[in-house]
Amino acid sequence: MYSALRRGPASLARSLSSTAFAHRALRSAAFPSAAARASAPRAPAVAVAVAAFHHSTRWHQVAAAEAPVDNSSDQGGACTRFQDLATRGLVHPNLIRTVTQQMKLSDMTEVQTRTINEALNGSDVIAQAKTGTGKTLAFLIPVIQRIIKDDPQLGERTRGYKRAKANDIRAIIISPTRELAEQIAVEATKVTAGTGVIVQCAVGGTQKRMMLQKTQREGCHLLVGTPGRLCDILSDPYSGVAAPTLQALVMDEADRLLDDGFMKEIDEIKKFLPDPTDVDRQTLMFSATVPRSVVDLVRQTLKPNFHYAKCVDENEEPTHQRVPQAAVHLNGFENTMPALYELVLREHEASKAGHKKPFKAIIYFNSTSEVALAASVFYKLSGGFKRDKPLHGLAATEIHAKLTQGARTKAADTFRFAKSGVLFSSDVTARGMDFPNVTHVLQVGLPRDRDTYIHRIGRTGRAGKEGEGWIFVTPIEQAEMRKRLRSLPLNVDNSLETAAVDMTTEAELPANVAGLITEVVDEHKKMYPDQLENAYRGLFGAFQWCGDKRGLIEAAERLALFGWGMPSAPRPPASAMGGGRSFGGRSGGGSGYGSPRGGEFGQSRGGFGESRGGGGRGYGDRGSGGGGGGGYGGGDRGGRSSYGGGDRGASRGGGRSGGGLRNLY
Ligand SMILES: Nc1ncnc2c1ncn2[C@@H]1O[C@H](COP(=O)(O)OP(=O)(O)OP(=O)(O)O)[C@@H](O)[C@H]1O
Repeated sequence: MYSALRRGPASLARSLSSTAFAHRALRSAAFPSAAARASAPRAPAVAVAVAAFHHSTRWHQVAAAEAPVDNSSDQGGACTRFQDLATRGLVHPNLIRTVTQQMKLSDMTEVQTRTINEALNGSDVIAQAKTGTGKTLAFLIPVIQRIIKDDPQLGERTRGYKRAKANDIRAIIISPTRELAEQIAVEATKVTAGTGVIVQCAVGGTQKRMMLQKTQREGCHLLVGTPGRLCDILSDPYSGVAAPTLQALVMDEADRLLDDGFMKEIDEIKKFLPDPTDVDRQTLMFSATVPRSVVDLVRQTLKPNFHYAKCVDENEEPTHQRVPQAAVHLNGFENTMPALYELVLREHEASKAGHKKPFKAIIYFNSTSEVALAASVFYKLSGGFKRDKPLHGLAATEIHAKLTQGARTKAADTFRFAKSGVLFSSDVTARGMDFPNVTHVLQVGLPRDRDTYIHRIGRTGRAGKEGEGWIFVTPIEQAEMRKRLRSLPLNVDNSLETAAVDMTTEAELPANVAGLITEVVDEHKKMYPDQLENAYRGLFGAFQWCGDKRGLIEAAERLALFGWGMPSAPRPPASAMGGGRSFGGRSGGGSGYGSPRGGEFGQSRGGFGESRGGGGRGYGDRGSGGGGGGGYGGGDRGGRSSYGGGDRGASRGGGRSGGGLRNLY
């Protein structure tokens, strides 16, 4: 009969090999190549006797008072292949059969080796390992095994043997985002397919009633969810969902769950769980980024001998070496979309020509409204339903918190299953999402912190694959970038010609560069004014850190005028102006544009400048320039090889006059 913890002499004999080999194996790449796997000696390569292993790697309370120690390198006796877990009777064979035969995984990654063995022994675990190294399976296997160990009949897929109950949940996995919770629930359902363990998912934005009905009907052993919805369900006395004998609690992206945003909800959830002194509970915490402060925080709540598996060396880069990272210095915000377009076109063409893998990119912005605007513009740039643009066939999808949950899930699934495409995203997908074969991660503007950068980049180069990271920053962000992203392996890239163009002045440009810029600006002109205004405000929201408010407003105005072709820049939010009066006397005329370079702009652009009415006025004098702001697109702007000089106005008709922004679009 199957016995969860039996370790026969055979397994012990297998475990008596050289420690040195085990260490080498674990230090090698997280995902060994197929060739390396084939040629490597087999996993018996584990050292020290099993009993010694479990004692040697503990982080005792005494040590906990000191600096965190990477105590997990001693892997004597640890299994390094999934099959060994079943062979040694540590994990139910049905679980392992799914992993090895359905999911086709054989060797464990470093973080899996360094956590599964410990967690199966009942220890609390906190683990840090780079993105895309298989942390999900590292907590799913021990948690599911713990459920099965408690009720061995759940190891068999005998439906109806014992209906799971909604009010006796055995394990809970908490994730900071809905998409990640859904993804974990899908993975858990896949892994438990050969067993009787029932998985349910509880995320906000979906119908609570339907979820509860399903849970009542099918029961639940393992509940995956987001903090808010879990809190809601567990605190609701009428939900019928409870976990009085909870045995395991997992926090994926633990550092995020323990920051201010979620802390209250997590504490609230714990109130509805049994006291760990009454019911023995295992806690597992995983993330690619685990700051020291988090370890300090959780050591109070974890069992004293918790196991800390730090799979990222202090001196090592936190991102994968196989993911080169480029920084593009933009001339201004207005260069962002042309540069993105140029890069996407270049990479898409290269993959169409067979020089590169199918282009599949995520583009991160710092506000939802910027995501929405960029996605709409790209949709137009790819020709929409027409088939006449070079980007045709490259699906553009958007995902952010302002969409309904149904739309978010659909977007995530569309992108997941797409061979190529672009996902315009806010940080809802930055952590944990496992979209296969993402070749590029592009970040527009500085992420809010270094960890966010690391998690975003981690959407590519997963499971041993190659990828590329790009970040696009304007001059106003460069000093901050050096601080915020210090010591990350970023290399300046000057290959994008549209990035460096001064779009505020007339210039002779190569035809292709002028063409790209013109196309992008023209597509922005077709956007609804609300969309542009929202994106404009969103931009300021992401720059709370910026001390140079005047510089920021000037840069944003250039974006509105020269990047989006607006006749006048929208009003910045009050917060951007230090909460005070409008900056530069905007109140007077409403929509006169009053660019910081107004005079120059008005004269050099001829009809375009004149038609905007406000031209000719310097910065800070916008109020009086308002009345004439009506001639959007009216001018004849010259040939295509000179940006801003072509016949770009023609499509919009000549110079609608008078009135403010809303009248113009
Ligand atoms: N042992 C393994 N060998 C090969 N591939 C694996 C292995 N374990 C997991 N994977 C695959 O690696 C990919 C990344 O796994 P997972 O999403 O768990 O990474 P992660 O470490 O949680 O990443 P993140 O830090 O972004 O959350 C998945 O597609 C998964 O199927």
